[in-house]
Amino acid sequence: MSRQNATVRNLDLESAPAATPTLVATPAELAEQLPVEPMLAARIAHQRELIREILAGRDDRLLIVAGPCSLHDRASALDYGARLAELAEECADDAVLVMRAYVEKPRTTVGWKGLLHDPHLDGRNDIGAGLATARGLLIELAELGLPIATELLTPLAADYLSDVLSWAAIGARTTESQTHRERASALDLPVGFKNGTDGSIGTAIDAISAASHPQHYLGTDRHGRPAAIATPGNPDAHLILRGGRSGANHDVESVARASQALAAVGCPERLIVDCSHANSGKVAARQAEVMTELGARRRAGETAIAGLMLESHIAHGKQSLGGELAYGVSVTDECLGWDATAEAIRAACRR
Ligand SMILES: O=C[C@H](O)[C@H](O)COP(=O)(O)O
Ligand SMILES: C=C(OP(=O)(O)O)C(=O)O
Repeated sequence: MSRQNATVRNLDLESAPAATPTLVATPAELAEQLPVEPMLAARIAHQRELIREILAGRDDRLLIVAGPCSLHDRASALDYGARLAELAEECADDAVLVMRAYVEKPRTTVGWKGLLHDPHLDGRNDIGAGLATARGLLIELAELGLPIATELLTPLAADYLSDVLSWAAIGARTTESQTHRERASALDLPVGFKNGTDGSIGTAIDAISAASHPQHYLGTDRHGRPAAIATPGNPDAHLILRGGRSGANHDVESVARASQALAAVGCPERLIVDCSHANSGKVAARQAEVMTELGARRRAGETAIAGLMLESHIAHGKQSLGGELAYGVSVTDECLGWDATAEAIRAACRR
């Protein structure tokens, strides 16, 4: 029997398992249960504006996006937020600190996909509960006074979360996706696109161009109904350098090359450098060295660097899900502990 016939014979469509939908709240329903009150909404609008001013170079402070690789419990997230809010006040003349509050994780293959997908951390993937847990926690963090950042991994998740955010990232694994570019083009907040996992910046620059244009796409409205969405285009899409398979890209030449490539196609030439991921070889302590070096280079006049990102938690390191969890330790990538984080942030934003 030929290989093709064997494959056809094994395709028993009648008994193929079907995907099972479980209905969840619509974005409008969840926003009614967990509203962003008008005073908080006004502060978020102001924080978005501050970030835009930094990206455009009209505010010379350093943008710093710092926080856990992923949020996995309320107590340690709020503890981290309180510490970051205090540091933000201390550094306010030199930097705007934004909390990295990631509730969705892209995976290279499989793994825990974040609080929004699996809020009980037990593989049940109770997404209905996860949406409320994630939105509720982001609101609590925003109420501490911090601008909030997250990765928008599932385009639909943006409908549940975007009103709480001051900044969002599209990750290295999804920057090339048309769907993510379209979703970013609809958002009224600055969105950073990471370079690809292979290190290429071309896909991210294409993404920035696409997101800055008006788009039309098939989506859903606030009530979950299928809708044709027309977007205005996002003028605040920008680049995040995160290194790649061939190594880091935070060195002087890579930053200058990226900035020139952006300028050549009319995209914002100031960018953010992620001190983590392939820019630190995923070694948390190395992030502090990268951040301190980039702070010094900014002081020396490297104007392309608008912001820095750090993966940091209460305690240094990482742990696996499954057993009893240590407090404040990342359950995804290794993070820098709090004391080293505060020291690195102070060193980077010093004038
Ligand atoms: O930032 C986190 C990870 O690098 C990213 O989610 C990929 O993780 P994985 O390669 O462990 O799946
Ligand atoms: C997954 C992340 O980054 P990247 O897309 O650069 O791998 C992240 O910042 O959590």
